[in-house]
Amino acid sequence: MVDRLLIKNAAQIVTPEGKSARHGREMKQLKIYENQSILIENGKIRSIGNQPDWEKLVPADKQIDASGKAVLPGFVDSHTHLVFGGYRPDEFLWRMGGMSYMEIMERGGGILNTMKATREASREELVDHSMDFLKKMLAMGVTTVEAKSGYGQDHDTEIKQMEVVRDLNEKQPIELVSTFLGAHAVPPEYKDRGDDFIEFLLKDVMPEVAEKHLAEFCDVFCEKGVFSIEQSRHLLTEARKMGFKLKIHADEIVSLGGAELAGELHATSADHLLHASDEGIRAMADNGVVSTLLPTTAFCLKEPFARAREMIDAGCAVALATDFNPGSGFTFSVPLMIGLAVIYMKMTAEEAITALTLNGAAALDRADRIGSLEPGKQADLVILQYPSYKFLPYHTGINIVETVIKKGKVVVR
Ligand SMILES: N=CN[C@@H](CCC(=O)O)C(=O)O
Ligand SMILES: [Zn+2]
Repeated sequence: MVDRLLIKNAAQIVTPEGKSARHGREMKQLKIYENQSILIENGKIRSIGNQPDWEKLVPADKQIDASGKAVLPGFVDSHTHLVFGGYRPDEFLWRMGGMSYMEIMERGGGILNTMKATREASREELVDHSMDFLKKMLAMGVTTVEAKSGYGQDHDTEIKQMEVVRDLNEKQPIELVSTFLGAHAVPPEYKDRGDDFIEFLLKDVMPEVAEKHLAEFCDVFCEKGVFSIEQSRHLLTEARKMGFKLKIHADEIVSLGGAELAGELHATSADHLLHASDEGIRAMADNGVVSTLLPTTAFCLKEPFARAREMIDAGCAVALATDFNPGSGFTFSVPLMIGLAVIYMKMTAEEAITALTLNGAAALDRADRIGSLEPGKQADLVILQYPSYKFLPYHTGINIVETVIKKGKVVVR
């Protein structure tokens, strides 16, 4: 039997178009339909338009009147550290008092603090903890979320984190995409032996992750004092041979050359990029690397924002994501992120929407399936309380998503 849903009379249906990332000036090109409807069949978009017989085809209780409202693709949060134990409120306040993120990390706080709490947490605790965040993300229109490991730094805890992601995928509507980030910090067991730690990950953890399909991507915190360019290149090169797609935490604190490395390796995405060099920007644009910008992290760290305008003008495909994590930015607020991108990063409203939908999907290698409203794509979409997408950046920090549909099912109303 065909399962149908009709979203009718939408004031606006707004979407980027295509099955791959939008680069440079293409980012601001949105297709806008006015006063039209979307017919959904078996979880996929069948058609967009106005056909008189659609209302007869779809039972009344499966019709949503969207008059006076705008419809957009579901948002894709392509960079989060969703699964972790414990909290770090003291460190937040130390930072506000002037201590830097790296100083806290060098004193054994930061990622290693969360590592201890994550090692101690039970699977059930991690599931409950993350489930609460996911419900709130869904209410803001997020229908796909990437989730990184990286708070275990030992075999069992890394596997536990990724198994939690797998379990969460079964328990709630948001699709989770798993990334292995074992190389997030050097754990105390390998103090001053970063190379040995990478060999441990390559030999004792990653083959099992690959074999059990626990993660689709491999990521690394490529940063001064964490993992060098050479270590990151080695890890990612070997990861690719095992079948992982590649991501990299690049040029977050200093300009180390992470964006250039992402270009060299044709990584799917390079993320953060607060200090990406001009050469790094060019390397990403030339090699089809999605430049994933995380404005709420820059905001929480009180660092200058990434150079979104220059990146887009240089032809990069920019995505926006929250980087939700317990340290550098405890927020998964999509409204705040859009506000920061448009107010401070010189992105237009249209570019911000593409960055959060189709380009977010491309950062997860899913642009052929999600990220836009087009026939054949999965029916992941949001209905706003207002008639235009322009209300998104205009409402600073306020959630204006009213209805969320995932795979053709209403999951928030
Ligand atoms: N920079 C590295 N990793 C995270 C922060 C992790 C943490 O502080 O717990 C990030 O992307 O910002
Ligand atoms: Zn991150």
